[in-house]
Amino acid sequence: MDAQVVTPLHAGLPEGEPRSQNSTDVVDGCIDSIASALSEYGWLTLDAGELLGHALLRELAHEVRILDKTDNLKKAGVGRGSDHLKDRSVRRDKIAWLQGETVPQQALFSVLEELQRSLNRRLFLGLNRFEAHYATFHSGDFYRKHLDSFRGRASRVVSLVLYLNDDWNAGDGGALQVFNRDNDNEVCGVVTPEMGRMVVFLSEEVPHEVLPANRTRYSLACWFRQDEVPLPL
Ligand SMILES: O=C(O)CCC(=O)C(=O)O
Ligand SMILES: [Fe+2]
Repeated sequence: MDAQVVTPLHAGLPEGEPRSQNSTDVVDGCIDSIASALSEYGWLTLDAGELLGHALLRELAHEVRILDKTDNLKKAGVGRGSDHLKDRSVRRDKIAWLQGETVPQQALFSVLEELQRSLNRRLFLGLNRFEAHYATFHSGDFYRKHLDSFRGRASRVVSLVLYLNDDWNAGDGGALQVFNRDNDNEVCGVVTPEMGRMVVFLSEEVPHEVLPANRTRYSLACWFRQDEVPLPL
């Protein structure tokens, strides 16, 4: 079933409200909708404009463009540690991990921390850290159907992707296809990587795929994790 029908996230957020000084208030306004869509469908999409503020979205979009233009994004791999392979037939994006060292990244991290706390309160997920990277898909790049985590093996629990592209048209490709968690042949959502659009899903359960982009596609992905012993990135 299409989770988009149950994501009236604006309902809890006053129209046009700027980002609050207190990230608790903003997250409080939408956590009910996020938690219920995650438990019912395993995924949802929302407009992060109010959650993050339009100024912060612009700053993050600016950062990833600079990293791209200065060649500071590196080819992404598949798997971690000894499994880490740069398999170009599976994924072709380039990434740069966020270290939380810039003002926009710190502002983002404070919202993500609050989201992590709220997800723990609502869904008892035991999330204890998150990691985030910028990604660039250049024209022709894709990421084949995959899960972000495998049960009992890795510790990514909730995935979040934020898109940072102005004026994205259907002809630009690069949509995220989301598959039904109970039937991975059934597409249950198509998300256009438009500025401020955000998608959140259960990392172990929801298969997804980035279709080939026809122009450069910028995004930021974050994984909320549950690690018994925190591991280095
Ligand atoms: O950029 C997207 O839409 C999804 C990226 C993704 O699936 C990943 O990085 O694991
Ligand atoms: Fe993924």
